[in-house]
Amino acid sequence: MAVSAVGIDDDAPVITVRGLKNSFGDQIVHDGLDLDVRRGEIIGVVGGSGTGKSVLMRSLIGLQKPDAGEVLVLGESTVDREETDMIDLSKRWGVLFQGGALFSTLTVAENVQVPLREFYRSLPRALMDEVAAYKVVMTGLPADAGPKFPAQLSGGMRKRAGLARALALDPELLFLDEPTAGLDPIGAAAFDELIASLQKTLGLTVFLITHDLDTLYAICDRVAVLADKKVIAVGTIDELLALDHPWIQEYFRGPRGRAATATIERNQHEKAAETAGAEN
Ligand SMILES: Nc1ncnc2c1ncn2[C@@H]1O[C@H](COP(=O)(O)OP(=O)(O)OP(=O)(O)O)[C@@H](O)[C@H]1O
Repeated sequence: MAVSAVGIDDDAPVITVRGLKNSFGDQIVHDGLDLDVRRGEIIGVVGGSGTGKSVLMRSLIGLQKPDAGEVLVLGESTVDREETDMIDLSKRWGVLFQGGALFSTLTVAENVQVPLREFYRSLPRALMDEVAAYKVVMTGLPADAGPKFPAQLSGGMRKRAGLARALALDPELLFLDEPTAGLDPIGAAAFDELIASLQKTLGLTVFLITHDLDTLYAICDRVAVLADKKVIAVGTIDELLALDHPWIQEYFRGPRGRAATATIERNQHEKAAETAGAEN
């Protein structure tokens, strides 16, 4: 077990879930769900529609009160906590909800400043503007996107603006719910690259819900599979492919899985050819 200079256990999972149970009336969504997320990884969360991926994310960040179970995020429980008691903890994560959910009456810069205004009300205006401008550029938006309204942006730019807002407080942990949904394949690949590069430069841990096989192959270190009200498997794609579960086999080896593998292999060949060309 590694202990850092400040006495924090570097190997301790950033997220630990044990025995999570969630239900809505008679519908049991999770029952005995366990999961560990490691520091610095991008973990992809997959599962059929309605298997409870978003409910899991909401449970982790304290927005969904579970019927039972333990959830530790960054070493602290997020179960049964009052919102006011979670302020310091929730500043340490950023969230991009499904659909992005920007405020349509606020400019991009004002949207990015929402968390700053919420948690650091007394911050001088000039500093807020500076932070927003920095986050806008950091997510690959043109500098002149700041004064624009969401309706004036493309879908891909709106996602980037949502990401800029999620990064406003320099979080350690990023929760992304289907970030590439609705983007064309080129826009989705560019967004994947952005997440991967931000993860590296900022040392983020990323919890990423997706249906996008290309995203899983391109940027996820491990994948957690939700089915039967639990995480039925977690591992690298190769490790998952070795399992005999019908949903996993169909998902990764079905037509879309094969197409994703073919795209990745094609990209790898193209990159290798480019590198060889540059060396000659
Ligand atoms: N607030 C709620 N009230 C009642 N039922 C809910 C609520 N939130 C989620 N559910 C139900 O819980 C189940 C899991 O929902 P969830 O949104 O987590 O699924 P998901 O795996 O993210 O699906 P998708 O891939 O389609 O986004 C669904 O059947 C959904 O209808």
